[in-house]
Amino acid sequence: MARGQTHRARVIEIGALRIDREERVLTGSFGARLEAAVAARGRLCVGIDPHAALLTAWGVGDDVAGLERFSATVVEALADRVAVFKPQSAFYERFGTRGMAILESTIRQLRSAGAIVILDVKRGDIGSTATAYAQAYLDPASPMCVDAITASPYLGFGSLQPMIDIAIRNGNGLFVLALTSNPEAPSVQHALTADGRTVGQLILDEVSQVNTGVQPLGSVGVVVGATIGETGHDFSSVNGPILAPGLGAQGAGAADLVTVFGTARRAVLPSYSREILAEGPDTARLRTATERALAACADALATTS
Ligand SMILES: O=c1ccn([C@@H]2O[C@H](COP(=O)(O)O)[C@@H](O)[C@H]2O)c(=O)[nH]1
Repeated sequence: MARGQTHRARVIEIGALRIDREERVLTGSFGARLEAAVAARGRLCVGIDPHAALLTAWGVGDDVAGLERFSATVVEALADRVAVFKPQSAFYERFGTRGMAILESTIRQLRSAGAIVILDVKRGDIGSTATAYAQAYLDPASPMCVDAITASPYLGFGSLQPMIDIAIRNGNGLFVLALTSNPEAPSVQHALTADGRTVGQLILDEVSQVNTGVQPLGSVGVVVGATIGETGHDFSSVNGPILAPGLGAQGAGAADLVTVFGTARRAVLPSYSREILAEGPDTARLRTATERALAACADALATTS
């Protein structure tokens, strides 16, 4: 220790949570870390979707330099004040290895600023390949490690088991697509299974089983679009986070969170991408749009009816 430097513990433990002061990264289960992050910064996820049209509208250019400038601006404006970010991998993959290098660096900067990062990659495959995806995104040994990824259960919920195991072992999480926000989704997700449940309900129930009894919140979440309206699905036993995209650009508003999720809405993590990003590159406007979204969702989620 340098002369005059006061000693303080690098790692603080609060119940199940470990906070590394130097890395400014919370450790503990994903469910517990997510709860702590939204308690500290508010219940909001900002999606980072560098669409070609946004890069052009921001005046940074639809190229690698523009992608880098766009990502750096979002980090500068919001990384230390928003609880959760959801970079959309597709928009970085578009630029090949140079795009992926920017994604990797953006993830690192967001996490160093104390934010939780959910990478939207919608992975799913046979078990042995699912293991490799989990090693790529959910194992701290990987350069692309995030706090959670989105996953598709279309190869059968059981095919996700390696991802669930590796996520939980490393204090990370998984968001399983259940009832997505796109208009084409009901043809598959509302189809009935042999026991009369919809495919979407089956996924919700499988996730409930994984999270049974976990406190304060399970580490396996679901993705349910804020656009889906009142469908009669039962979200009450999920006991994990419910990621709700579809707000803003896709037409859903904060009030829809009440219609769609009913009394389960306290576990909902509202997610906006284009609605907020369209305010850039001005840092103050990005912050104002984020505060507006946060306040609208907080009001809706707090209603008692
Ligand atoms: O059901 C789903 C699942 C994922 N998404 C993703 O979220 C964002 C939404 O962006 P907006 O600009 O807020 O519409 C995008 O990355 C989607 O791929 C979703 O929309 N719906």
